[in-house]
Amino acid sequence: MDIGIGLFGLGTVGSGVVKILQENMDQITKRTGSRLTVKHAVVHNLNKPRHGFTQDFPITDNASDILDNDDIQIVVEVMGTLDQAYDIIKRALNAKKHVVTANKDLIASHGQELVAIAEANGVDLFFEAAVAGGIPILRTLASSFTADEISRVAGIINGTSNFILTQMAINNLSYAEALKLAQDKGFAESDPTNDVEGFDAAFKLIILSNFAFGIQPVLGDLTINGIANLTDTDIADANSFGYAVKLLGVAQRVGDTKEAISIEVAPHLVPFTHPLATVNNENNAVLVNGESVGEVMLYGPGAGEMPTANSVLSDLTNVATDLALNTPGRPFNSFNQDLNLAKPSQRVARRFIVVEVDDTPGAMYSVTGMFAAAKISFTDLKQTPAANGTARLVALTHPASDAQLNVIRTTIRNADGINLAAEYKIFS
Ligand SMILES: NC(=O)C1=CN([C@@H]2O[C@H](COP(=O)(O)OP(=O)(O)OC[C@H]3O[C@@H](n4cnc5c(N)ncnc54)[C@H](OP(=O)(O)O)[C@@H]3O)[C@@H](O)[C@H]2O)C=CC1
Ligand SMILES: N[C@@H](CC=O)C(=O)O
Repeated sequence: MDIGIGLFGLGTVGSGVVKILQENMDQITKRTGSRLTVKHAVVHNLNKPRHGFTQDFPITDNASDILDNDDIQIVVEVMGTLDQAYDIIKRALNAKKHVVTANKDLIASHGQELVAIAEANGVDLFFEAAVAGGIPILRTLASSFTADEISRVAGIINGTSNFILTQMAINNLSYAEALKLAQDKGFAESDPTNDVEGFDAAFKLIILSNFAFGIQPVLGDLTINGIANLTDTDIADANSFGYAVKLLGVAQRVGDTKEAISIEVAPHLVPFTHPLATVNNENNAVLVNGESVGEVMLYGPGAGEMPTANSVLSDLTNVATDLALNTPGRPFNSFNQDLNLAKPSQRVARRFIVVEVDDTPGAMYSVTGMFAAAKISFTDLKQTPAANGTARLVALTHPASDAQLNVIRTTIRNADGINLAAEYKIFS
């Protein structure tokens, strides 16, 4: 069978898709029984030079060249954007074209609606590349955990921020230098704010939560903190206690009967002995905890041209198989549950807390008193002199809830001469 592809976007991911299709054409045809060919591509800037593949298809800046083209059965959207991609995908689905996208912003924001449109039109909508780049996590969650109950899905799901943290730690690059390198290598989003402020990971965690728990959270249901406020001193202090600092997405069942779900993106302290601590550069890793299976970790490149393109190709070959078997239109994930969002009192973890306090006699005593009043106790404590007559108190705590932390935040905010400089959860 001949299957025509219309490609929106010929940047990092789009170029990789074309390269794999061209280089592995015979293998793909042999394995799927279908010949997948790019018939047309749409880009933003027609004058931009394109390298690395043979351009044997027309390129335009007119979406209708793909959407109104009867020779095209599958639309691949790898251009990013929210509103434009939404319009294009909606039009494509309503024109009964199958859609493959890598757009996590779009799927996290409008996935439910687009899935319904795809189902109504009897076409496929796949988006494996939207989460963790080259790691085949979504199809694994959808097909290999159907009989298990997942209690947690967690991990490093933003390649750019992990690359920045690694380069700062290992190669002593500045934050700005490391970010620039991540952009040059094609890992970062067109606006890297989403990468470093945790929103890219949040979009991915929304999709992961949907596949793991069947829920449909929105951005406002998540706690989101990125790496932009992390300081070298915080990282050095964490290291001195035996922890790496990693930006993690964590969605987990909590509460006495595991009835609620907590969804959070934030820098976490990860023990050096934990496998996540050794995940460096643009690599991602996703831990899945299931009641039956225990813990599974999927590790691999979370961003970049060829790994991400491979995930797009995995979706394309799945569409080809559906067409060959005449089974298109089944949703990528058909797990649906109501969302019961965790309360602050149910979100419990050990903490790494940094307090800066005027270095006067009795100051430390009053700080520890504040924590005692919130029933937060310490497992480790370190005091170092800081600038301008202040002292820096770094504490690791026993498990404490977000509700207890809220008490401390308020107490410290209302007190003179004391500042809560940093607070991160410790991952276990
Ligand atoms: N890079 C990565 O590692 C990963 C990216 N993704 C996702 O894949 C998608 C693409 O990312 P990436 O390849 O890095 O992005 P790039 O910025 O490298 O490429 C974007 C492409 O889309 C085209 N484009 C942008 N806006 C429009 C528009 N309005 N109309 C037509 N064409 C447009 C650009 O055209 P032109 O070339 O003319 O500028 C370019 O070819 C994003 O959704 C991203 O989140 C997902 C996983 C990993
Ligand atoms: N910008 C993203 C790209 C992949 O999704 C990242 O850095 O992880």
